[in-house]
Amino acid sequence: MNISIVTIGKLKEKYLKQGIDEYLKRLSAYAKIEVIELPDEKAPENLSETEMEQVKEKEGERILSKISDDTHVIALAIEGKMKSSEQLAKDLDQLATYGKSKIAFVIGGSLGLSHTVMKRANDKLSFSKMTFPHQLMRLILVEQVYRAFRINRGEPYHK
Ligand SMILES: C[S@@+](CC[C@H](N)C(=O)[O-])C[C@H]1O[C@@H](n2cnc3c(N)ncnc32)[C@H](O)[C@@H]1O
Repeated sequence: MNISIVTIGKLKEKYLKQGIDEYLKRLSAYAKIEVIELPDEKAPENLSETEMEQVKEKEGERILSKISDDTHVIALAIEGKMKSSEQLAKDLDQLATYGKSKIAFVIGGSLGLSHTVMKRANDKLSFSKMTFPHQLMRLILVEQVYRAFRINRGEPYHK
């Protein structure tokens, strides 16, 4: 399985980078995984609704330019569907069974994901109703994807 994590905005915090690198290393035993980090648009506090949409659309174009037509896209969004770790594991297993070998998880920038990206997404995944910063979201995501592979292999994992 080829998994890409397409994100807007730089990973700056060293403590998060260390955690993410650790899970990416562990995950490499189960799948080919790459992180595509794309630049964010400047988004000052005083933007109008229209300007905020424009920022998201520009970032969205960058995201979609990195995703091929045959990729199954899972957009991370607060308003998406909440799942258990076991359900995510099952979903990834089923995608593999149905020959979907390319999966892209997409994490938005400070304003979230554009309508265009949300329309392209095959699934919308929520990790809770709370808002996480995109850098922390990346760490949580790689841990959950790692957990999913461990579950699917029947390998021991802390509950
Ligand atoms: C700082 S958040 C953006 C917040 C923005 N106001 C919104 O409503 O999307 C940055 C990105 O992290 C991801 N994210 C943050 N919290 C999330 C959650 N609870 N579930 C799923 N994704 C989340 C989303 O991809 C979001 O676009």
